Amino acid sequence: MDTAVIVVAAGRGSRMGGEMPKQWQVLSGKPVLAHTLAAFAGLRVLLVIHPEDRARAEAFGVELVEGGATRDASVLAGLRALEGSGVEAVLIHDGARPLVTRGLVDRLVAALAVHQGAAPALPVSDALWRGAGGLVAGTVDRAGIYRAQTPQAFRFAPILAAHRAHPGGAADDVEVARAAGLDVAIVEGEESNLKLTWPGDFARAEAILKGRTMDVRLGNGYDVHAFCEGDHVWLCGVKVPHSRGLLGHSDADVGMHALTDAIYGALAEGDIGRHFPPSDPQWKGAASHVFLAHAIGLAAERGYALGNCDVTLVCERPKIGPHAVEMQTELARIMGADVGRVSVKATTSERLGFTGREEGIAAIATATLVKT
Ligand SMILES: Nc1ccn([C@@H]2O[C@H](COP(=O)(O)OP(=O)(O)OP(=O)(O)O)[C@@H](O)[C@H]2O)c(=O)n1
Ligand SMILES: C[C@](O)(CO)[C@H](O)COP(=O)(O)O
Repeated sequence: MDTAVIVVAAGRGSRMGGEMPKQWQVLSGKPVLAHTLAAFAGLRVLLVIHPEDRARAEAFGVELVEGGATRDASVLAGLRALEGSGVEAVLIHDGARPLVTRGLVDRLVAALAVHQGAAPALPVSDALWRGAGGLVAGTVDRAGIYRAQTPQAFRFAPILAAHRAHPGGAADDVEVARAAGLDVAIVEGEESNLKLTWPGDFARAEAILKGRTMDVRLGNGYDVHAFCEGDHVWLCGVKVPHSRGLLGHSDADVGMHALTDAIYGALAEGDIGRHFPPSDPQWKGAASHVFLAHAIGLAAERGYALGNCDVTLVCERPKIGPHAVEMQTELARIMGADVGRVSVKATTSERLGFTGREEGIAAIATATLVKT
Protein backbone atom coordinates (compact mmCIF):
# COMPACT_ATOMS: atom_id res chain seq x y z
CA MET A 1 0.00 0.00 0.00
CA ASP A 2 1.25 3.49 -0.86
CA THR A 3 1.74 4.87 2.69
CA ALA A 4 2.24 8.41 3.98
CA VAL A 5 2.88 9.72 7.48
CA ILE A 6 1.20 12.75 9.05
CA VAL A 7 3.18 14.12 12.00
CA VAL A 8 1.06 16.59 13.94
CA ALA A 9 3.16 19.31 15.53
CA ALA A 10 0.95 22.39 15.63
CA GLY A 11 0.28 22.32 19.39
CA ARG A 12 1.70 24.88 21.80
CA GLY A 13 2.72 22.51 24.61
CA SER A 14 1.03 24.47 27.38
CA ARG A 15 1.50 21.67 29.97
CA MET A 16 5.21 21.39 29.19
CA GLY A 17 5.94 25.11 29.23
CA GLY A 18 9.34 26.47 28.22
CA GLU A 19 10.54 29.15 25.84
CA MET A 20 9.26 27.33 22.77
CA PRO A 21 6.73 24.56 22.14
CA LYS A 22 7.98 21.17 23.32
CA GLN A 23 8.41 19.72 19.83
CA TRP A 24 11.05 22.40 19.11
CA GLN A 25 12.93 22.03 22.39
CA VAL A 26 16.24 20.15 22.37
CA LEU A 27 16.34 16.46 23.32
CA SER A 28 19.76 14.75 23.34
CA GLY A 29 21.30 17.42 21.14
CA LYS A 30 18.62 17.99 18.53
CA PRO A 31 15.02 19.22 18.33
CA VAL A 32 12.39 16.72 19.44
CA LEU A 33 10.92 16.73 15.92
CA ALA A 34 14.26 15.72 14.38
CA HIS A 35 14.10 12.50 16.45
CA THR A 36 10.46 11.94 15.50
CA LEU A 37 11.02 12.42 11.77
CA ALA A 38 14.09 10.14 11.72
CA ALA A 39 11.88 7.15 12.49
CA PHE A 40 10.01 7.67 9.22
CA ALA A 41 13.05 8.04 6.91
CA GLY A 42 12.27 6.82 3.42
CA LEU A 43 8.50 7.29 3.82
CA ARG A 44 6.49 10.25 2.53
CA VAL A 45 6.08 12.59 5.52
CA LEU A 46 3.73 15.54 5.91
CA LEU A 47 4.52 17.73 8.91
CA VAL A 48 1.58 19.69 10.33
CA ILE A 49 2.87 22.89 11.90
CA HIS A 50 1.73 26.05 13.62
CA PRO A 51 2.05 29.06 11.24
CA GLU A 52 4.59 30.66 13.62
CA ASP A 53 6.93 27.66 13.20
CA ARG A 54 7.19 27.66 9.40
CA ALA A 55 10.73 29.07 9.18
CA ARG A 56 12.28 26.50 11.51
CA ALA A 57 10.21 23.66 10.04
CA GLU A 58 11.51 24.32 6.52
CA ALA A 59 14.95 23.07 7.61
CA PHE A 60 13.59 19.49 7.76
CA GLY A 61 12.94 19.36 4.01
CA VAL A 62 9.57 17.58 4.37
CA GLU A 63 6.15 18.67 3.12
CA LEU A 64 4.54 21.22 5.45
CA VAL A 65 0.91 22.10 6.06
CA GLU A 66 -0.56 24.46 8.64
CA GLY A 67 -2.65 22.89 11.39
CA GLY A 68 -5.62 24.12 13.38
CA ALA A 69 -6.60 25.06 16.92
CA THR A 70 -7.14 21.45 18.04
CA ARG A 71 -5.34 18.17 17.34
CA ASP A 72 -8.39 16.98 15.35
CA ALA A 73 -8.24 20.06 13.15
CA SER A 74 -4.52 19.58 12.59
CA VAL A 75 -4.99 15.95 11.57
CA LEU A 76 -7.80 16.90 9.17
CA ALA A 77 -5.57 19.57 7.60
CA GLY A 78 -2.94 16.89 7.00
CA LEU A 79 -5.44 14.41 5.55
CA ARG A 80 -6.87 17.07 3.22
CA ALA A 81 -3.39 17.91 1.97
CA LEU A 82 -2.88 14.25 0.98
CA GLU A 83 -6.27 13.87 -0.73
CA GLY A 84 -5.97 13.01 -4.41
CA SER A 85 -2.28 12.11 -4.13
CA GLY A 86 -2.84 8.36 -4.52
CA VAL A 87 -1.95 7.60 -0.89
CA GLU A 88 -3.70 4.40 0.25
CA ALA A 89 -2.67 4.26 3.89
CA VAL A 90 -1.69 6.85 6.47
CA LEU A 91 0.09 6.79 9.82
CA ILE A 92 -0.92 9.67 12.10
CA HIS A 93 1.71 10.43 14.72
CA ASP A 94 2.24 12.97 17.50
CA GLY A 95 5.34 15.07 16.86
CA ALA A 96 5.73 14.98 20.64
CA ARG A 97 6.48 11.21 20.60
CA PRO A 98 10.13 11.25 19.49
CA LEU A 99 11.07 7.72 20.60
CA VAL A 100 8.83 5.84 18.17
CA THR A 101 10.73 2.97 16.53
CA ARG A 102 10.74 1.68 13.00
CA GLY A 103 9.80 -1.76 14.31
CA LEU A 104 6.53 -0.39 15.67
CA VAL A 105 5.84 1.43 12.39
CA ASP A 106 6.35 -1.81 10.46
CA ARG A 107 4.02 -3.78 12.74
CA LEU A 108 1.28 -1.18 12.25
CA VAL A 109 1.63 -1.17 8.46
CA ALA A 110 1.48 -4.98 8.46
CA ALA A 111 -1.75 -4.94 10.50
CA LEU A 112 -3.38 -2.66 7.90
CA ALA A 113 -3.36 -5.55 5.45
CA VAL A 114 -6.23 -7.10 7.44
CA HIS A 115 -7.80 -4.17 9.31
CA GLN A 116 -9.07 -0.70 8.39
CA GLY A 117 -7.07 0.69 11.28
CA ALA A 118 -4.32 -0.37 13.69
CA ALA A 119 -2.97 1.48 16.70
CA PRO A 120 -0.38 0.80 19.41
CA ALA A 121 -1.39 0.47 23.03
CA LEU A 122 -0.19 -1.08 26.28
CA PRO A 123 -2.36 -2.71 28.93
CA VAL A 124 -2.66 -0.77 32.17
CA SER A 125 -0.58 -2.53 34.82
CA ASP A 126 -1.24 -0.32 37.86
CA ALA A 127 -4.46 -0.38 39.83
CA LEU A 128 -6.88 2.34 38.75
CA TRP A 129 -8.70 4.56 41.22
CA ARG A 130 -11.29 7.23 41.05
CA GLY A 131 -10.40 10.15 43.32
CA ALA A 132 -12.39 12.95 44.88
CA GLY A 133 -11.18 15.72 47.16
CA GLY A 134 -7.77 14.09 47.57
CA LEU A 135 -9.28 10.80 48.75
CA VAL A 136 -9.68 7.49 46.98
CA ALA A 137 -13.32 7.32 46.05
CA GLY A 138 -13.38 3.98 44.26
CA THR A 139 -11.52 1.42 42.21
CA VAL A 140 -11.87 1.11 38.44
CA ASP A 141 -11.70 -2.34 36.88
CA ARG A 142 -8.58 -2.29 34.70
CA ALA A 143 -9.37 -5.49 32.78
CA GLY A 144 -9.28 -4.67 29.08
CA ILE A 145 -8.07 -1.08 29.66
CA TYR A 146 -5.23 0.15 27.44
CA ARG A 147 -2.98 3.21 27.25
CA ALA A 148 -3.18 4.49 23.66
CA GLN A 149 -0.14 5.62 21.70
CA THR A 150 0.61 6.82 18.21
CA PRO A 151 1.31 6.30 15.29
CA GLN A 152 -2.26 5.31 14.56
CA ALA A 153 -2.51 3.70 11.13
CA PHE A 154 -5.50 3.70 8.80
CA ARG A 155 -6.53 3.08 5.24
CA PHE A 156 -6.64 6.56 3.79
CA ALA A 157 -10.12 7.05 2.30
CA PRO A 158 -12.07 5.77 5.36
CA ILE A 159 -10.12 7.85 7.90
CA LEU A 160 -10.46 11.00 5.78
CA ALA A 161 -14.23 10.44 5.59
CA ALA A 162 -14.34 9.69 9.33
CA HIS A 163 -12.53 12.91 10.25
CA ARG A 164 -14.75 14.94 7.91
CA ALA A 165 -17.86 13.51 9.58
CA HIS A 166 -16.64 13.89 13.18
CA PRO A 167 -17.93 16.83 15.24
CA GLY A 168 -14.53 17.32 16.94
CA GLY A 169 -13.22 16.85 20.47
CA ALA A 170 -11.86 13.32 19.99
CA ALA A 171 -8.97 12.13 22.18
CA ASP A 172 -7.29 10.53 19.19
CA ASP A 173 -7.82 9.26 15.66
CA VAL A 174 -8.97 5.84 16.85
CA GLU A 175 -11.95 7.54 18.52
CA VAL A 176 -12.74 9.25 15.22
CA ALA A 177 -12.36 5.99 13.29
CA ARG A 178 -14.57 4.06 15.67
CA ALA A 179 -17.26 6.73 15.52
CA ALA A 180 -17.38 6.02 11.78
CA GLY A 181 -17.61 2.24 12.37
CA LEU A 182 -14.06 1.32 11.30
CA ASP A 183 -12.37 -1.70 12.87
CA VAL A 184 -9.11 -0.85 14.63
CA ALA A 185 -6.69 -3.56 15.71
CA ILE A 186 -4.62 -3.15 18.88
CA VAL A 187 -0.92 -3.58 18.14
CA GLU A 188 1.46 -3.97 21.08
CA GLY A 189 2.88 -0.52 21.87
CA GLU A 190 6.25 0.30 23.37
CA GLU A 191 6.89 1.56 26.89
CA SER A 192 9.56 3.88 25.50
CA ASN A 193 7.12 5.51 23.06
CA LEU A 194 6.15 8.17 25.58
CA LYS A 195 4.51 11.48 24.73
CA LEU A 196 6.40 14.51 26.02
CA THR A 197 3.63 16.16 28.00
CA TRP A 198 4.97 17.36 31.38
CA PRO A 199 8.38 18.91 32.21
CA GLY A 200 9.77 15.68 33.79
CA ASP A 201 9.18 13.77 30.55
CA PHE A 202 12.30 15.25 28.91
CA ALA A 203 14.56 13.64 31.52
CA ARG A 204 12.81 10.27 31.00
CA ALA A 205 13.23 10.52 27.24
CA GLU A 206 16.92 11.48 27.58
CA ALA A 207 17.51 8.45 29.80
CA ILE A 208 15.82 6.12 27.30
CA LEU A 209 17.88 7.52 24.43
CA LYS A 210 21.11 7.06 26.42
CA GLY A 211 20.13 3.47 27.12
CA ARG A 212 19.66 2.64 23.45
CA THR A 213 22.89 1.03 22.36
CA MET A 214 24.75 2.68 19.56
CA ASP A 215 24.42 0.56 16.43
CA VAL A 216 26.35 1.93 13.45
CA ARG A 217 27.00 -0.06 10.27
CA LEU A 218 29.55 0.73 7.58
CA GLY A 219 29.49 -0.38 3.94
CA ASN A 220 31.51 0.26 0.82
CA GLY A 221 30.73 0.00 -2.87
CA TYR A 222 32.78 0.04 -6.07
CA ASP A 223 31.59 0.17 -9.67
CA VAL A 224 32.96 0.71 -13.16
CA HIS A 225 31.23 1.49 -16.46
CA ALA A 226 32.92 1.73 -19.87
CA PHE A 227 32.43 4.66 -22.20
CA CYS A 228 30.44 4.18 -25.40
CA GLU A 229 28.98 6.40 -28.12
CA GLY A 230 26.82 9.18 -26.68
CA ASP A 231 26.51 12.80 -25.71
CA HIS A 232 25.90 12.62 -21.93
CA VAL A 233 26.50 10.52 -18.84
CA TRP A 234 24.30 10.05 -15.75
CA LEU A 235 26.32 10.55 -12.57
CA CYS A 236 24.79 10.58 -9.06
CA GLY A 237 21.36 11.30 -10.56
CA VAL A 238 22.52 14.26 -12.68
CA LYS A 239 22.63 14.31 -16.50
CA VAL A 240 26.08 15.63 -17.39
CA PRO A 241 26.78 16.61 -21.02
CA HIS A 242 29.85 14.75 -22.37
CA SER A 243 31.34 13.65 -25.68
CA ARG A 244 30.73 9.97 -24.72
CA GLY A 245 28.02 7.95 -22.98
CA LEU A 246 28.37 5.14 -20.41
CA LEU A 247 27.57 1.55 -21.29
CA GLY A 248 25.33 -0.42 -18.95
CA HIS A 249 22.20 -2.51 -18.55
CA SER A 250 20.54 0.37 -16.63
CA ASP A 251 21.34 4.07 -17.08
CA ALA A 252 24.95 3.20 -16.04
CA ASP A 253 25.03 5.76 -13.22
CA VAL A 254 28.28 4.47 -11.79
CA GLY A 255 28.27 6.82 -8.76
CA MET A 256 24.75 5.92 -7.70
CA HIS A 257 25.52 2.21 -8.17
CA ALA A 258 28.57 2.42 -5.90
CA LEU A 259 26.52 4.23 -3.25
CA THR A 260 23.66 1.73 -3.52
CA ASP A 261 26.13 -1.14 -3.07
CA ALA A 262 27.63 0.62 -0.03
CA ILE A 263 24.19 0.68 1.60
CA TYR A 264 23.49 -2.96 0.71
CA GLY A 265 26.97 -3.73 2.05
CA ALA A 266 26.24 -2.04 5.36
CA LEU A 267 23.14 -4.23 5.63
CA ALA A 268 25.05 -7.37 4.58
CA GLU A 269 22.54 -7.61 1.72
CA GLY A 270 24.86 -8.30 -1.22
CA ASP A 271 24.79 -5.85 -4.10
CA ILE A 272 22.49 -4.38 -6.75
CA GLY A 273 22.77 -7.53 -8.87
CA ARG A 274 21.18 -9.59 -6.08
CA HIS A 275 18.13 -7.33 -5.87
CA PHE A 276 17.87 -6.27 -9.53
CA PRO A 277 19.38 -9.10 -11.62
CA PRO A 278 20.86 -7.85 -14.94
CA SER A 279 19.29 -10.96 -16.53
CA ASP A 280 15.85 -9.46 -15.82
CA PRO A 281 14.77 -7.35 -18.86
CA GLN A 282 12.56 -5.09 -16.73
CA TRP A 283 15.69 -3.27 -15.40
CA LYS A 284 17.06 -2.57 -18.89
CA GLY A 285 17.61 1.19 -19.14
CA ALA A 286 16.23 1.65 -15.59
CA ALA A 287 16.88 4.96 -13.83
CA SER A 288 19.24 4.12 -10.98
CA HIS A 289 17.24 6.05 -8.37
CA VAL A 290 15.03 2.94 -8.24
CA PHE A 291 18.01 0.95 -6.88
CA LEU A 292 19.09 3.61 -4.39
CA ALA A 293 15.53 4.13 -3.10
CA HIS A 294 15.22 0.35 -2.65
CA ALA A 295 18.47 0.11 -0.69
CA ILE A 296 17.63 3.00 1.66
CA GLY A 297 14.07 1.64 2.04
CA LEU A 298 15.49 -1.74 3.05
CA ALA A 299 17.70 0.05 5.59
CA ALA A 300 14.66 1.87 6.99
CA GLU A 301 12.72 -1.41 7.20
CA ARG A 302 15.54 -2.78 9.37
CA GLY A 303 15.45 0.35 11.54
CA TYR A 304 18.48 2.16 10.10
CA ALA A 305 18.80 5.71 8.80
CA LEU A 306 21.68 7.08 6.76
CA GLY A 307 24.47 8.40 9.00
CA ASN A 308 26.49 9.83 6.12
CA CYS A 309 27.85 8.80 2.75
CA ASP A 310 30.78 9.75 0.56
CA VAL A 311 31.06 9.04 -3.17
CA THR A 312 34.30 9.50 -5.14
CA LEU A 313 34.13 9.47 -8.95
CA VAL A 314 37.36 8.57 -10.73
CA CYS A 315 37.67 10.09 -14.22
CA GLU A 316 39.68 12.56 -16.24
CA ARG A 317 36.51 13.96 -17.84
CA PRO A 318 33.79 15.14 -17.54
CA LYS A 319 34.72 17.59 -14.78
CA ILE A 320 32.62 16.80 -11.70
CA GLY A 321 33.22 19.91 -9.56
CA PRO A 322 30.61 22.12 -11.29
CA HIS A 323 27.95 19.42 -10.74
CA ALA A 324 28.90 18.16 -7.28
CA VAL A 325 26.36 20.20 -5.28
CA GLU A 326 23.52 19.20 -7.62
CA MET A 327 24.60 15.55 -7.29
CA GLN A 328 24.65 15.75 -3.48
CA THR A 329 21.23 17.39 -3.49
CA GLU A 330 19.76 14.74 -5.79
CA LEU A 331 21.19 11.81 -3.80
CA ALA A 332 19.92 13.37 -0.55
CA ARG A 333 16.46 13.83 -2.07
CA ILE A 334 16.25 10.21 -3.19
CA MET A 335 17.37 8.94 0.22
CA GLY A 336 15.21 11.38 2.21
CA ALA A 337 18.40 12.50 3.96
CA ASP A 338 19.85 15.81 5.02
CA VAL A 339 22.14 17.07 2.21
CA GLY A 340 24.81 17.76 4.82
CA ARG A 341 25.17 13.98 5.20
CA VAL A 342 25.93 13.38 1.51
CA SER A 343 29.32 14.02 -0.09
CA VAL A 344 30.27 13.74 -3.77
CA LYS A 345 33.81 14.41 -4.92
CA ALA A 346 36.09 13.36 -7.76
CA THR A 347 39.68 12.61 -8.62
CA THR A 348 41.59 11.86 -11.79
CA SER A 349 43.95 8.88 -11.87
CA GLU A 350 46.79 11.03 -13.24
CA ARG A 351 46.13 9.59 -16.73
CA LEU A 352 47.08 6.10 -15.45
CA GLY A 353 45.05 2.96 -16.00
CA PHE A 354 41.67 2.58 -17.72
CA THR A 355 40.23 5.73 -16.17
CA GLY A 356 43.38 7.64 -17.15
CA ARG A 357 43.06 6.41 -20.74
CA GLU A 358 39.38 7.57 -20.62
CA GLU A 359 38.03 4.09 -21.33
CA GLY A 360 35.47 4.41 -18.54
CA ILE A 361 34.55 5.87 -15.14
CA ALA A 362 35.03 4.20 -11.75
CA ALA A 363 33.32 5.13 -8.48
CA ILE A 364 33.85 4.18 -4.86
CA ALA A 365 31.41 4.95 -2.06
CA THR A 366 31.19 4.57 1.69
CA ALA A 367 28.00 4.77 3.73
CA THR A 368 27.19 4.52 7.41
CA LEU A 369 23.78 3.46 8.68
CA VAL A 370 22.66 4.33 12.19
CA LYS A 371 19.97 2.47 14.15
CA THR A 372 17.06 4.83 14.81
N1 LIG B 1 -3.83 22.19 17.69
C1 LIG B 1 -3.02 21.15 17.84
C2 LIG B 1 -2.83 20.54 19.09
C3 LIG B 1 -1.94 19.47 19.18
N2 LIG B 1 -1.26 19.09 18.08
C4 LIG B 1 -0.24 18.05 18.19
O1 LIG B 1 -0.79 16.87 18.73
C5 LIG B 1 0.20 16.15 19.47
C6 LIG B 1 -0.34 15.66 20.82
O2 LIG B 1 -0.88 16.75 21.51
P1 LIG B 1 -0.44 17.31 22.94
O3 LIG B 1 0.59 16.46 23.57
O4 LIG B 1 -1.67 17.59 23.67
O5 LIG B 1 0.32 18.65 22.50
P2 LIG B 1 -0.02 20.14 22.83
O6 LIG B 1 -1.42 20.47 22.40
O7 LIG B 1 1.07 20.92 22.20
O8 LIG B 1 0.14 20.18 24.41
P3 LIG B 1 -0.76 20.90 25.50
O9 LIG B 1 -2.09 20.20 25.44
O10 LIG B 1 -0.03 20.68 26.76
O11 LIG B 1 -0.84 22.36 25.09
C7 LIG B 1 1.40 17.08 19.61
O12 LIG B 1 2.46 16.62 18.79
C8 LIG B 1 0.87 18.41 19.17
O13 LIG B 1 1.83 19.27 18.56
C9 LIG B 1 -1.47 19.71 16.86
O14 LIG B 1 -0.84 19.35 15.87
N3 LIG B 1 -2.35 20.71 16.77
C1 LIG C 1 -3.25 10.91 20.51
C2 LIG C 1 -2.69 10.62 21.88
O1 LIG C 1 -1.29 10.73 21.87
C3 LIG C 1 -3.02 9.17 22.21
O2 LIG C 1 -2.51 8.82 23.45
C4 LIG C 1 -3.25 11.55 22.91
O3 LIG C 1 -4.59 11.35 23.07
C5 LIG C 1 -3.01 13.02 22.51
O4 LIG C 1 -2.57 13.78 23.55
P1 LIG C 1 -3.46 14.59 24.61
O5 LIG C 1 -2.55 14.78 25.78
O6 LIG C 1 -4.66 13.77 24.92
O7 LIG C 1 -3.78 15.88 23.93
